[in-house]
Amino acid sequence: MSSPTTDSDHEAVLDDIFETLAELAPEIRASLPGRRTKSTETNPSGETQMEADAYADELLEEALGAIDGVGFYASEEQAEPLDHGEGVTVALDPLDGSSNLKPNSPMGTIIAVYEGELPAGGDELLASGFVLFGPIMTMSVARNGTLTEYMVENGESEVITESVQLPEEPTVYGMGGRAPDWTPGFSAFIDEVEDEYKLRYGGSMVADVNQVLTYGGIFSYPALQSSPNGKLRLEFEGIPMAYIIECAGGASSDGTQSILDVEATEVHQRVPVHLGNEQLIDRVEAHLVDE
Ligand SMILES: O=P(O)(O)OC[C@H]1O[C@](O)(COP(=O)(O)O)[C@@H](O)[C@@H]1O
Ligand SMILES: [Mg+2]
Ligand SMILES: [Mg+2]
Repeated sequence: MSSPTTDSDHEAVLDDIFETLAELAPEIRASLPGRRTKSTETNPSGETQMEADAYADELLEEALGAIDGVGFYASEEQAEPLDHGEGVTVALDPLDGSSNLKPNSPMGTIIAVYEGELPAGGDELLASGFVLFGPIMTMSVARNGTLTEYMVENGESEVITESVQLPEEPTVYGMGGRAPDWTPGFSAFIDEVEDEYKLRYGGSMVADVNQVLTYGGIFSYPALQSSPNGKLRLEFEGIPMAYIIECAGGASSDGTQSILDVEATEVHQRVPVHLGNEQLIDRVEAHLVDE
């Protein structure tokens, strides 16, 4: 697992960042009911923004940008990182799974903290985490090789599980994209695993990956014939969630290598994503090797 060692200055600003995120989580969740409509804007990836995406982005930029030691605020909703002085770069998916707003299904917020400016690879990642707006509100934080899960119902962080580890035995699988658009290798992999595990796919990466963290298995948003780099964004979804899974004893892949080793060349670069138990990542890579 490649990521820089953090020093005491980094530890202090990381504490501030995750405390701020925990405090803000209830406000983000409370902002959802009145913002379930599509805005007239599209994000830098060309996707229609929900009102809630834009509002969560505003709240997060204001709160995180004000932290001493945060130099840039970047998000999937902002064309370019926004300058907030000197320090680390916070990179966010303010609302992940926003298409789940309408059907009132789980969604969340993803954060990555990079040492330097974007584009940044996994070797510059200091920490990452996500907030999950489910039946209860949780925040999972990956720092110094360890994943910790907190309850953040009242804006306080109360540890639920220290050193979260993927179960040895996989149970669930979930994958994005449409079957006719999958590559032959990925289709062959799905043909295999559908006989072995339970399908769990809910359309929000945060919620679907948390299923894998809880029950063991694999989450994929693969390379598609129509989109060879898949759908998910390297800086805001791929790298932070890959670090989280690898801290929990799992593995990540873009189809050939750990997502933490993918070269970052653009702020909004997309990446194929496979996350989960090591033996399943090995199997999906074996099916994709000739593609
Ligand atoms: O609707 P699809 O094609 O299954 O895509 C679902 C994927 O897209 C996403 O919703 C993209 O994230 P955003 O909602 O932040 O744009 C992921 O959370 C999820 O894994
Ligand atoms: Mg997302
Ligand atoms: Mg989003």
